[in-house]
Amino acid sequence: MPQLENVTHAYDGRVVLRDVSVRLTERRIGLIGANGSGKSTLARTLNGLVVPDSGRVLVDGRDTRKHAREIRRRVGFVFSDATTQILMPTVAEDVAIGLRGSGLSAAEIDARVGAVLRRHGLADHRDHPAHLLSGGQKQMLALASVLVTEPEILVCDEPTTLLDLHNVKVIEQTLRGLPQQVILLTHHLDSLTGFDRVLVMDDGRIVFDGAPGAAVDFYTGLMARRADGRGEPTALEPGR
Ligand SMILES: Nc1ncnc2c1ncn2[C@@H]1O[C@H](COP(=O)(O)OP(=O)(O)OP(=O)(O)O)[C@@H](O)[C@H]1O
Repeated sequence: MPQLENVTHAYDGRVVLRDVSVRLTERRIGLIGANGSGKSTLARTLNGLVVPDSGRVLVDGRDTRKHAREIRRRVGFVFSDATTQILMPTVAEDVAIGLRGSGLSAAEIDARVGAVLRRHGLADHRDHPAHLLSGGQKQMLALASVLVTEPEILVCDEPTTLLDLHNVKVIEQTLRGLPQQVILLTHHLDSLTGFDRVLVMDDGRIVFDGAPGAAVDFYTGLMARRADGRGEPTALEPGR
């Protein structure tokens, strides 16, 4: 279970996370907010990609400052641009690279890779050049390459942003069916249907925390008020 305690972070003196404290206990958690509100930075603190300037991030009680390697094994991360995550020439090799150094034998790696490719509809593309896959298949490959390492928690930073509607649905369905805890950052608000909890971020703070419908209403209201130049809430509003 990830937990942020009084986390503040700045890039080049510009504060992008402001004293954020939250315990992420639910199985399906969404994180929404305007561009630049701090979602990706918060997400990156969860596996130690970003170490906060102050405060701490714990995953199952372990501080990301002190246990970075172990936490990276537990917390898988998927980005929006799958192309940047392709590291190897073929689909199977790309999935297998995550298991390098795992101590598994070549046969075990082969079996795990085969299983994950079958599960995610990529078995027929096993030996194909990864860069020739469609956008949707590349995103599925990125997901498979993380899932093969069997993380306990999956953080997905806008995994459907570059996809067409069909592939958005395919990725949504895949995420819904995973046994892992999923923390999903998205601008596709429909993707959050059925989620247990949705956080809304604004200017480095969590400004709403509640059920998906209420969170989406809050967020769309906030954006409408902003477009109108009307006042904005800055404090956490109770969502449940
Ligand atoms: N590595 C970095 N160096 C400097 N500034 C950064 C860095 N990463 C993010 N920022 C800045 O921090 C602010 C918050 O960015 P962040 O990516 O966390 O927001 P976000 O809510 O995920 O945005 P988006 O929806 O556009 O992805 C932005 O103004 C961004 O430009």
